[in-house]
Amino acid sequence: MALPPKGVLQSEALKKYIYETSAYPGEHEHLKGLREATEKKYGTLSEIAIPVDEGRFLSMLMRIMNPKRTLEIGVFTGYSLLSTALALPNESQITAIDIDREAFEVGLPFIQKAGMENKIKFIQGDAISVLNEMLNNPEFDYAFVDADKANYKNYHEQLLKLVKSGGMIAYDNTLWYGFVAKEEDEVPEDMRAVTAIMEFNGLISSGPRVEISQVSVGDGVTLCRRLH
Ligand SMILES: C[S@@+](CC[C@H](N)C(=O)[O-])C[C@H]1O[C@@H](n2cnc3c(N)ncnc32)[C@H](O)[C@@H]1O
Repeated sequence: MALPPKGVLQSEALKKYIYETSAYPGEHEHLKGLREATEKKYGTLSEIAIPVDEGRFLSMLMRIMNPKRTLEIGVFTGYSLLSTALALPNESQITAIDIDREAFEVGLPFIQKAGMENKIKFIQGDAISVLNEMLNNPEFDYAFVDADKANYKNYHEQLLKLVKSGGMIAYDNTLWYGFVAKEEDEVPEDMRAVTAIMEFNGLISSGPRVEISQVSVGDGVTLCRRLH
């Protein structure tokens, strides 16, 4: 599938400027290695990984929050996972779930070289089923969701039971290549997940359970803080 240019920034020149001035410089050597190995193996499909500027944002968020137990749903080769792991203290644990282990294996050597393997528990499986089995252990401080968009509303219900009150859930791709602001007939067939994303954005935009902030980084990240 040929993906359209990803991200909120519709100007390639501005994206290049941001990457070159504040995202690539200082990128951890093993994140860079993981990113390049992903591009080599997956070509343009590698763009499903979070972009470097978003990696820097998630890393900063982790440094501020300092969470002890975190969840990641949708790992692919692990760019977001390694960005998170590198920013967490040694005693922190990330439970990372993906239905596919093959892509994770591509990134694993870089996670190992970075000395982050001990912080990560990878679970291969369908995230809805895996989370269902965890519901009796609701002690996560933070969750990052970057898997099948049609299930975001279902993940939200599960995560409100798994993430502590005051904890944070971050949802990726909530501006879906900018298609959320396009007319229906401008959305290509393979980008129709926009409908699920728009429904989800509407669902979380009000109500007593979460406080949100739509962050215009990468392809759009919505931060949801659990209130009760
Ligand atoms: C956009 S990619 C994740 C990118 C990743 N966060 C990164 O930075 O490289 C989405 C991932 O979600 C996984 N996925 C899709 N549906 C899933 C499901 N129902 N349960 C678990 N993982 C799923 C896919 O296998 C894929 O690796």
